[in-house]
Amino acid sequence: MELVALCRTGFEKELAAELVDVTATHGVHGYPKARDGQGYVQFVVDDGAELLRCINAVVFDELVFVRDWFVSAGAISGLPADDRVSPLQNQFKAAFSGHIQEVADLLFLNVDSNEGKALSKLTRGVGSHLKRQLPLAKGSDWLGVLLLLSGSEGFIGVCPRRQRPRWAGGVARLKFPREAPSRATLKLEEAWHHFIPASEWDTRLAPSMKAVDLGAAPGGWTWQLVARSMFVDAVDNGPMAPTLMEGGQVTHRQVDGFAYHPPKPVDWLVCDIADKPARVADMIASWAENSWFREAVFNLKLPMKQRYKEVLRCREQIELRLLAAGRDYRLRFKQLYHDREEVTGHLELR
Ligand SMILES: C[S@@+](CC[C@H](N)C(=O)[O-])C[C@H]1O[C@@H](n2cnc3c(N)ncnc32)[C@H](O)[C@@H]1O
Repeated sequence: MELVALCRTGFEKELAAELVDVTATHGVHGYPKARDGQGYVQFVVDDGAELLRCINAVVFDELVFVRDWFVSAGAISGLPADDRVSPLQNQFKAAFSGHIQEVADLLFLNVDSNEGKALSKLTRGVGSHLKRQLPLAKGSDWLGVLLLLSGSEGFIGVCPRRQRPRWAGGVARLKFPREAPSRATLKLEEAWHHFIPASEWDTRLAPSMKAVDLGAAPGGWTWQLVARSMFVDAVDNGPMAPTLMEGGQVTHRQVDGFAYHPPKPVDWLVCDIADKPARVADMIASWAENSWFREAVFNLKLPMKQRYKEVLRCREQIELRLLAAGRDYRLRFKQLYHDREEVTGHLELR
């Protein structure tokens, strides 16, 4: 059996390294099959039952490079154009009938590439036929998953229902707000969706909260904070969008973001400065040690090489400082759909 995981294309090595680490912490050992640019990684394991246990035990929200995932018996090739359904159905039965009696539904995924997207219509067509052949039961804890790689190759698999990303394939479907000064605005909105449960937005992203936005110009992230009726210190030497300044909720501070600290603690720190990840992590740790924020969202621009290791290094750098300071916290990282060569961190102090 294998764990099939999707990622941003170009991040297959990082995803493979993460899968090796995460499965090992759950006592599952295997080997990754990853090809640059294919947008997914297969992690092959001998013991299928162990893998099904593992995909249930890992905390999906803690994963950094995994956009979506499922367990499969391997890619099927040579699907005949006149009956793609039967081989998929047969593999499903052979692979899973001993472990999983029913699935609640069949999900359709595609790789996030032009070829992958071009297959979505075919996937829906094949999937709607296949669904009728699967043992469906609304109350099942499992979902079936169909992912086609071409007209003649694809995966059929299963995924626990509670181990899903918010959006299928991790593709965040957010509408760009026309009034926002930059497309970067979607990164902060997606980060909130990912890190903060919808039921907690009203208390954790509440009106009149105080926020600092480091590297704020032209104001896409500040716009999100203002849209939640917060008061924002926007720190950047560059110009802020004039429309954003008109409402009176934003104070523009033209100083170095690494030297700035707030006169009084704030509710939110957000930071989109593109600098060395270790430098940003160091600054976040200093703010946290001083309790200058309650929650922070920050971007780490990843280097060209050793990107997975860099995330681990930055995590450790922050954690060691917080442990030394005796702080209770939750720290997570995610490569969001709107992130490119970067990951987004979220630190909540308790
Ligand atoms: C990616 S842009 C931020 C985009 C912004 N988040 C938005 O949504 O519109 C990075 C910004 O960081 C600023 N910057 C770079 N180094 C900085 C520093 N040391 N202090 C403050 N701002 C800095 C740049 O001037 C630039 O405006």
